[in-house]
Amino acid sequence: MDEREYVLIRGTVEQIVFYNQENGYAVLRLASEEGAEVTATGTFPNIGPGEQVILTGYWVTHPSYGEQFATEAFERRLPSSVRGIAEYLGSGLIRGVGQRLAARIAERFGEDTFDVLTHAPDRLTEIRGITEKKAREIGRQFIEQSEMRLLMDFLSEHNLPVSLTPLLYKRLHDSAIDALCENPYLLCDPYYDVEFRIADGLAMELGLSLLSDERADAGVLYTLTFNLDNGHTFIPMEKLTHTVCVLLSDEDVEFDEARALESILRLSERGKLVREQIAGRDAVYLRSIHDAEAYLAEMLGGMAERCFLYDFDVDELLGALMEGSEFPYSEKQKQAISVAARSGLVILTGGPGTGKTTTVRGILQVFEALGLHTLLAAPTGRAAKRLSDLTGIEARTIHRLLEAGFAAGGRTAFAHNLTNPLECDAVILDEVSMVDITLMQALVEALPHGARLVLVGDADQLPPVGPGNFLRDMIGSHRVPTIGLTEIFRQAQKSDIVMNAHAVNAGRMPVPSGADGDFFFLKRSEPSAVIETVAQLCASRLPKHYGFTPAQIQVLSPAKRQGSGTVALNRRLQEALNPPAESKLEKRFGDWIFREGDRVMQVRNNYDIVWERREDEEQGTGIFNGDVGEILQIFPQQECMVIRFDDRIATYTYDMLGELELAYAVTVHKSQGSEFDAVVLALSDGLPRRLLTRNILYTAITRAKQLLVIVGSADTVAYMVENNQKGRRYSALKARLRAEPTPNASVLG
Ligand SMILES: Nc1ncnc2c1ncn2[C@@H]1O[C@H](COP(=O)(O)OP(=O)(O)OP(=O)(O)O)[C@@H](O)[C@H]1O
Repeated sequence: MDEREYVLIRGTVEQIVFYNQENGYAVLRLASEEGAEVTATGTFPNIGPGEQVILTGYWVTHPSYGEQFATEAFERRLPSSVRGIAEYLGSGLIRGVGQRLAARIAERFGEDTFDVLTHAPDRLTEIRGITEKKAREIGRQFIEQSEMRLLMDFLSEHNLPVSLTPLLYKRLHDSAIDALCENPYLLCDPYYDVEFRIADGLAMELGLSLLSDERADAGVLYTLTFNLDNGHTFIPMEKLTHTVCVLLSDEDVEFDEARALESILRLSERGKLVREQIAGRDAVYLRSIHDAEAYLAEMLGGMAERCFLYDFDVDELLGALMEGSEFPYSEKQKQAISVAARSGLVILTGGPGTGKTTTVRGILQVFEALGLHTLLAAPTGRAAKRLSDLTGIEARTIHRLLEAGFAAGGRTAFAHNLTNPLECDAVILDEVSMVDITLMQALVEALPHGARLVLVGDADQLPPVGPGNFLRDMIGSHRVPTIGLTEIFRQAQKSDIVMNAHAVNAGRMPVPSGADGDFFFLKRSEPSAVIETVAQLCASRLPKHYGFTPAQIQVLSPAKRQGSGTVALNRRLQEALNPPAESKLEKRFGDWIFREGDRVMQVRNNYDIVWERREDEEQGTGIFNGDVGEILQIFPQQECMVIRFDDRIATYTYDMLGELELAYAVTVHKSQGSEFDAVVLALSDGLPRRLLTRNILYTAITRAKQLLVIVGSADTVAYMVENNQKGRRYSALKARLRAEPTPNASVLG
């Protein structure tokens, strides 16, 4: 039985002691109407000093902080006294309005201040120093804040994460609340990254029917969208109807397969889904994914068949170039260069040390001799940097090459596309194993007619995080000229990292090096022992014995939360490598503390973040998923921090911190496409089995350039070597490429 005594407190917010940007949780100091000072805790989205509140809750005694008021619900009113208004406006709510200016505004307009800000911001020019432009900007920001407040109140009233506010507001502006009431399932759009049950909870609170068509349609779309992250481009019909029924049924509602089928047909009719018999399946696709897959099959099938003829002896040209190389190319390498010179599309694949990069250099030389303007690209910033370093030619990420940005409504748009193609004759794309079909579609769309494409990658690396199995499907189709490099060159054979990577890939246990080798294995099994050893390695042993700086070392783990996962590792590594210090400011955000000097990673694509390069004063936008940086400075007053990503400097306001994670340790998945001088791989007991696979181990090993240390249990390593499960992906690119002519060619036009 609940014995709490609920009471009501009226008062004015005096101070925000603590505020969590992510979920709106706050600790407030309040002056109650009775004149008492009260500490209140609870969820108070966007609360500011000076606001008048009515709290409903109960008293608790906190072991260290004493008596506090735990708030369960609250109402608020904007302050009405001049002092309250000044405090509220000057609390950092509006950029460019500090405490002094706020006080002058409040004195001038008194209790009409908010009315003036909303309806007649031009009147602010009556205050000396405020220009017309500034007045309008203050008014605009105030209205935006007020609308966001309403939206936050709505979200918290319905127990939805208040962190959705900026995303919803960006897309829907002041119509967000109406739109949510009409269709709560709009939250299932991947842009909001919200679980279905959260949208469902809102629908129930709003009293909408659980058997509505909107709910059924949202359930189908959600299931297909959710499965893109499992790599599936489609779901077979029988599987989809079953999954949707499980998602939409509970003890009160039985959702049957006939309804699911009805919804699928309805959505197909509306053009949101495509149902197609393909690869021996009754496949259901999201429209955009279907179109990406079909487009790639058609375009790349065509490019693979395109031959370039020359009115001179191309073999002579190749021969002359190859003779000039520092060592004789192998037969396979020569073949790759020759095919690249003659074909519209070629795939170059192979494990570490098999000479891919050397071959790319050869291809570049040939393209140059043929007068082709060639662009180099890779899926991640680090992979692009590595390609630039190895070829001496600037390589860009696919996003930068295509000039990615946000279109209206927060969707990704590329400045280079079908109507505005890239200016080039050829593109060489590295680390293709990481590229999903939607990004690949964007790249192929931006190729000018007749351009050649060279795809380079290692098909045994982890498949992309997004949908499809592009590289494997392309190779497996046998429709694209593919050169598989298998010979490990002598230079590379000296490395135990390279040799063990190949051993693991072939299903053999890796063999640790002798004293002066590059591949070590420290046996520990308990997560705590693994984490402790990793911390020692990073903080002292590797710097002392090998001269690595902590910045050259990257810790990897297959998992985030379990065993020696990245969450526990990051906590310990932060403590060891960047402990609290008086000289270092820090900012708590959710469960994390971000401190000056910390290594952090951006964990979603953000095309809006502005960065600048100090050396050439170039400015640009976009920090992308997987970019790693260092916190240079935290500015508590301005509520922001400055972060350096390689040579780019960006400012993050506190509300963007949800896009960052500590990156002393990252998952193997996130490390794809990056290489590090030294890698420490944590493999304790207790990691989830589905993450203990051969290609995760292989991918992790191949991230290391000079040194790899596995800290873990022999059993875990053996299990990973044995477990060659690749996790099946539903994808029909291979089937489409094999079929001749390409199905749906007419659909694509
Ligand atoms: N034909 C060749 N003869 C002798 N050595 C070669 C030849 N081709 C490449 N190498 C050498 O083999 C090593 C690996 O080559 P390269 O870096 O091109 O391979 P890679 O497949 O790109 O490897 P990784 O993916 O590990 O970078 C290099 O030291 C390179 O100089």
